[in-house]
Amino acid sequence: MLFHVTMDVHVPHGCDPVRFEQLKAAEKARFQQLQRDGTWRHIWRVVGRYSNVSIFDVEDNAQLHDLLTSLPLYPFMEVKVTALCRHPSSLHDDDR
Ligand SMILES: O=C(O)C[C@H]1C=CC(=O)O1
Repeated sequence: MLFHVTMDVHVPHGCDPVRFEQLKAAEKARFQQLQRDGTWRHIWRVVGRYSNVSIFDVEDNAQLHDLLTSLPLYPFMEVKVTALCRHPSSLHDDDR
C-alpha cells in the first residue's frame, strides 16, 4: 500500500543542539535503511521549510503507524498521511 506522507519538523526553542544533532543522525540512518528496504520509496525537501514529502510502501496502516511513530524525530514532527491507490490512466506498473 502506498501512502503520501508530509512531515513538518518543529524544533522546540531551547532544545539542546547536541542532542538534536544526535537525533538527526539517528533519523538519517533509519531513513536510509528504510530507503534501502524499499519501504521509504521517495523523499523530497519542501523548499524553504524544514519539511519533507515522502512516499511509503507498506503492508498496511498499522505498519505505517508503527514506522512513523518510531522515527527518532517523531516527537518533533507534525505528520499528515494520505492513502494512495493506482490511477486508472497511469502508465506505471509500480504505483500501487
Ligand atoms: O529532514 C527531514 O525532513 C526529517 C527526516 C526525514 C528524513 C530524514 O533524514 O530526516
